[in-house]
Amino acid sequence: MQSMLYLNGVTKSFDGFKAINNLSLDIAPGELRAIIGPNGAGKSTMMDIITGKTRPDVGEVRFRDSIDLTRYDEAEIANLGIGRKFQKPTVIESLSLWDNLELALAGNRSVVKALFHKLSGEQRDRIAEVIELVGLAKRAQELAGNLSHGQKQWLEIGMLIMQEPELLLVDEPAAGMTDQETMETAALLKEINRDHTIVVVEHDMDFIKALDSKVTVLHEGSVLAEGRLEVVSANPRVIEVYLGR
Ligand SMILES: Nc1ncnc2c1ncn2[C@@H]1O[C@H](COP(=O)(O)OP(=O)(O)OP(=O)(O)O)[C@@H](O)[C@H]1O
Repeated sequence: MQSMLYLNGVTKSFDGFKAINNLSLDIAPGELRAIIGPNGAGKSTMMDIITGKTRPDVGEVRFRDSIDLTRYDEAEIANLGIGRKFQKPTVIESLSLWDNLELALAGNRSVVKALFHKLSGEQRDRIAEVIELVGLAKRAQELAGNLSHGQKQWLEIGMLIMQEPELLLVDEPAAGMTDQETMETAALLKEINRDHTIVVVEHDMDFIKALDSKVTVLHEGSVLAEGRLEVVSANPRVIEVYLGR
């Protein structure tokens, strides 16, 4: 496999306004890629196109080289192995952390059925492993409602990992987090990156720095610059877009 995710010449207009404008992007298998860009750069629209929520007007969107994502709907794309974490956590607060992960394992089965279904040893080990990974093992039996905002985000990332997606799309994970939580989230994503390709959109530059990965700067729906953060942040065009108006 050459590319985990490949976008080529993608354009999407809303009422004549090009939110995405001839966008090309190539994410290698195993990569951790950070996407930054000012408000309105097209980051959310790009994620929506990858996950099938929005259809591009033109352009190629490919997963694992050969899968044309524009032919599938949102649910099918999730089943193909692309998981998306939205900004707002959707954990069930009245259930324990463990039960939230158990539900995520069950996928679309009903809550009642899923929670009364007897887990295999393997499934139990998997939940234990994921809850450890997201740093919440000690709180497994507590209600998710007791978690801080940051901890809920980590649980949610864990719930996504339960589905074993090959490609993980993460939308502004550090929003609303404390500085400490932000750094821990960067460390968590780096850990998860050992087994998963990750594309993360974020505004927080301390977070991006901590990720220590290749950065793509979006502006007006296309790629303005790409490379190491030290390099793109010294690029005069990037500086102008962030500071020059
Ligand atoms: N459904 C829509 N209808 C009309 N315009 C839209 C729609 N979705 C996005 N846009 C416009 O497209 C542009 C790109 O928006 P998008 O939300 O993708 O940017 P963004 O980079 O995610 O911004 P932010 O950092 O503020 O989340 C914006 O000007 C936005 O107003």
